[in-house]
Amino acid sequence: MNKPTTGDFTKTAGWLDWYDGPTQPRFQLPAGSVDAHCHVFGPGAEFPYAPERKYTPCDASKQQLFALRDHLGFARNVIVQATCHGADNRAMVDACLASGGRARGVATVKRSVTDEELQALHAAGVRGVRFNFVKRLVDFTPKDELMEIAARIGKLGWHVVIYFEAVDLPELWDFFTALPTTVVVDHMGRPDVSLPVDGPQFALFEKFMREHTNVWSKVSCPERLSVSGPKALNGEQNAYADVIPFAKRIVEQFPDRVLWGTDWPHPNLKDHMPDDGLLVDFIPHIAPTAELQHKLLVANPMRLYWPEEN
Ligand SMILES: O=C(O)c1cc(C(=O)O)oc(=O)c1
Repeated sequence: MNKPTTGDFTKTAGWLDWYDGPTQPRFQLPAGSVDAHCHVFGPGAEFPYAPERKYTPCDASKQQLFALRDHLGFARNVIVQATCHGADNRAMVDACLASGGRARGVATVKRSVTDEELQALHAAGVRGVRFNFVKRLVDFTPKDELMEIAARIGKLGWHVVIYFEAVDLPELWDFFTALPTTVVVDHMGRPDVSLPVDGPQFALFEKFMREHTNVWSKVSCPERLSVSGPKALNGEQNAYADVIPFAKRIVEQFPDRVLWGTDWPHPNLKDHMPDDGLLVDFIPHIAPTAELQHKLLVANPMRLYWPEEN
C-alpha cells in the first residue's frame, strides 16, 4: 500500500495516520467475509472535506481500502460515511461504484434530500443512513428531522446506523426505540469497559438489544474502547483483553444480529494506530466457534447488505 498523503488540507494536530504495512492475519477469515464498518477519506484533492467537519484526516482512498480488503482476506466492504465529509456522500459513493459490486454504503443525508437523490444513492449501493450523536463529531440535528428521514429511507428497505456514547443511551432510548427500521449500533454503543460487564451501564445496552429485535450491533473498535490494551502491534495475539468480555457477550447472546468491521482508517485515535492484521486476529476471541464466526462475518452482513443474494 502507498503511504498516507495529506493533499492540500492540514491534518488535525496530533492526527495518527493509518498503519502502513499491516501483517497477514493468523486467523483465516471465512470465505465471503464482509468488513462491515470502514471508511474512505477523500482524497481531499478530489473529494474535499466538508466545511463543517470537526477533524481533518489524512487521505484514505478507495484503492487503499480495496488493497487492505484483499490483504486481510475480506471479500466485501460496507463503507460508512465519515463525519469529515458531512452529508456530501461523493467519496463513499465513488468507492461503492468502483468496487464492482463488492461494496455497499451507509450515507449521511439531510432532510432536504430529494427522492431522486435517494434513488441515486440506492443505485450506487447505499443501504442505510447514519445518525450520529457523538458530540465531538457532529452538531446536533433535531430528532423530528431524523425521524422524518428514517420514515423515508425505511420505504427503500434501508436501515439506520446509530453512533452514540453509552452514557447517552438513557436520554436517547425513546427516540431509538421509536425508529421504524432495522437499527445498527456502531461499536456496541461505546461502553466504558473499565466498568463491570455485569454492571448497569452494559445491562442497559443488553436490554436495548434484548427487548428490541430490530436492533443489531457492530462488535467493532476494541482499539477505541480498550483501556488496558495490550495494543494490536508487534505481533500481539491477545490485544485489548478488557473489551473481550463485552463483545463476546453480545456475539453469544445475539449471534444473528452482530456485525464486525475494521473501522479502517481509524479516525481520531489518540494513543496508537493498530495493525489491521492483528485486529482481525481479535475476532476469534469474541466469536470463538466457526458457526459464530460465519454468522458475524458472512451470514449477517450478507442478509443486511446483499439480501438479494440470500
Ligand atoms: O470515534 C470516532 O471518532 C469515529 C468517527 C467516525 C466518523 O468521523 O465518521 O466514525 C467512526 O466510526 C468513529
